[in-house]
Amino acid sequence: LSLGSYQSPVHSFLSSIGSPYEINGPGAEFARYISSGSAAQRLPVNGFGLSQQYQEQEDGADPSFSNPLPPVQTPAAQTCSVPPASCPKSRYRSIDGSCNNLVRPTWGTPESAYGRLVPYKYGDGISSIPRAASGAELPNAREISLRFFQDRQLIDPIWTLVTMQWGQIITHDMSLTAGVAQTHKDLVTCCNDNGQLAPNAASNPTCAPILIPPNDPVHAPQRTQCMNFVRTTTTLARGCSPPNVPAEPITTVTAFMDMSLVYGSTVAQATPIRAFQGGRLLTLRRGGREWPPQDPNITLTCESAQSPNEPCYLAGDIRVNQSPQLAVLQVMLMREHNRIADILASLNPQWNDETIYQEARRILIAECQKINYYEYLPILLGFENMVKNKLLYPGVHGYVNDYNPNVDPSVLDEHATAAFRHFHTLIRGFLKLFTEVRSLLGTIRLSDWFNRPLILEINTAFDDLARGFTVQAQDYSDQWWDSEITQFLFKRNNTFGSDLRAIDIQRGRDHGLGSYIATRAACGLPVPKSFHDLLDFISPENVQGLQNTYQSILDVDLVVAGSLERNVPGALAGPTFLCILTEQFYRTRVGDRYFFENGADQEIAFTPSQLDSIREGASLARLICDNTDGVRAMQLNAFQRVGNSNPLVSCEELPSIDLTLWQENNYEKK
Ligand code: HEM
Ligand SMILES: [Ca+2]
Repeated sequence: LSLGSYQSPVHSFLSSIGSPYEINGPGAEFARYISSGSAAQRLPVNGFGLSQQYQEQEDGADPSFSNPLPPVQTPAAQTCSVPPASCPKSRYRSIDGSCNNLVRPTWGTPESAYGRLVPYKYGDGISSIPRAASGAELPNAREISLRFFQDRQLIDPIWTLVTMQWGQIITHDMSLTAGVAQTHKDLVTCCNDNGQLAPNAASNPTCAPILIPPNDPVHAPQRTQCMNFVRTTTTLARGCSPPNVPAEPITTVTAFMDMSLVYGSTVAQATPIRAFQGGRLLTLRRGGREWPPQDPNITLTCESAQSPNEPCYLAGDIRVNQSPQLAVLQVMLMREHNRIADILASLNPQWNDETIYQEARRILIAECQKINYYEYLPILLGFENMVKNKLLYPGVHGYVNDYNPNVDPSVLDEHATAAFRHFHTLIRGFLKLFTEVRSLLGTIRLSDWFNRPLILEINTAFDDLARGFTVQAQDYSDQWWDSEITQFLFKRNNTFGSDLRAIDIQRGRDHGLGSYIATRAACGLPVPKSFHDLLDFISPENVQGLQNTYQSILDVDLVVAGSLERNVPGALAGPTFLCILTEQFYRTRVGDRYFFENGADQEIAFTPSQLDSIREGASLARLICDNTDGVRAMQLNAFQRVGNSNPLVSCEELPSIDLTLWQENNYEKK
């Protein structure tokens, strides 16, 4: 399959989401226009930068579009990542993603700016926290969290908790805010452990502590003043963008779906976790099992550990220890690399360490890309939506040559800081452990086990947790958030902890995200002019709540209103977030020269039979089976709860990749 031309997904995205909605606001005319078949091709969406950069290639684009939006002021293209001197031709991805794009070798590399759909919205136009249109402060982030994102336990009727957990894996593959600890204590104290403002909080430009409102039922009685919040490092702070253009927040991992969380995003991270023998990643053997090497910085990284001898893992991503089930998946991915490496080594005794490492890495990345695009993302984005927007190709054999060097694979700030964080709603606060016959063995509380992977190595907990997240349902994608993350996040030895929803809201402002309505405009969705117009996607109670919270419709945060939209049928997000997610995963796919289905460059491509074997054999169920001891049965689709259409089967019955296709003699025959 060769794709000569393509279009930005947002074009057809709009036609795919237009129909399920009863549009009743003043945007109705516009909405009908955008949802009506071929008219969608003529959408005025090229004003916001989405299709703009692809335009040269666009087939049959109508040059007479009318564009109701002002042109984007593209921020300075400077980043802090340094272009390599040259790009040697390579069969393998570089560790830092450089030279994936041969013309723009820093695209997708660590230490570069997040991408953007909507222009920056800062208080001073350059970097300060935005204010309301009136000039007043925006409503307090914690107050918004308390008002809209309370704890109600409504569970997902179809999808298991590993759906949530795999999402965090993808997140960690794609972005990490610079200068923010994310899982452990920040190095900068804007608000101390006792919840009191640091003396220099107001004068320190990296501080934006979240203040506790007087009516906070949890924190006010404790006399807590604030929650720590350290601003993301920007191009401006690093001195690599001019002082008169908007500061661009920096991300520090490769944007590509390249399992950088397993291998590292820099050579400095990749080296200490390699065994340099047999192509393997370094492991420590305990209890007859292989575990990741020990992080030498245990007191910082695993701050809840009660002894320096407790396990604290070192992997490609610093967030590896953050929660038990995240660590379970990280360990499985590490073991999977080594499992593949061992098989390749026995098939190809002539290969050296480097070749085995790179070939195993390439296969693991392909497996995960297959799981992501064909098993996982359809749950969130909707299968039809993905097909329509060319994010996946059902039933395809052979190559999909859709690589487009004009597409920037950077992770959009609207994606990382707003849309994908919406899925924090899927988190469950209590994790269940199950025996092989799927009887409940126990339950652990998330906040007791943040940053303390010790739990994985107690008796059979690793396997029990792995069964647990394939039996337990994930939380439903709605506005209700588990209090383990809104009251007890990283509580350490304190009574209460931080609030992830308040942090998400504050982070959106820290990054100067465009407003909710500006983002809707960018997506070509109807642009609300009053609170009443929000009723097209948001319930009357929530619209009323927004009106009570914000002075003006212009002030409404993307992070907040995006999460209050009703889900698009068949997907787990509302129209605005779905637009962002669809655009992101389109870019992540077609902007990756090494995407597993790409066959344009034979030096890089899998052979057609290898590719088909990956398509048939890679699944999350298989990954779990192959990298646990005691899990002997798994449902075909591990993301879905067991049922008639998704029975539990013995691991041997699950399809697997035929690695003999990588025996060099076979291999050269193609
Ligand atoms: C136990 C589960 C999880 C916990 C405790 C957690 C916690 C966190 C924390 C503390 C941050 C950094 C907040 C900040 O300072 O701005 C973060 C960022 C983020 N989270 Fe989660 N998270 C979890 C699961 C997930 C899931 C399931 C998803 C999506 C499917 C997700 C998506 C994101 C994204 C996109 C970011 C921003 C990444 C970046 O660009 O730095 N998280 N999360
Ligand atoms: Ca990556």
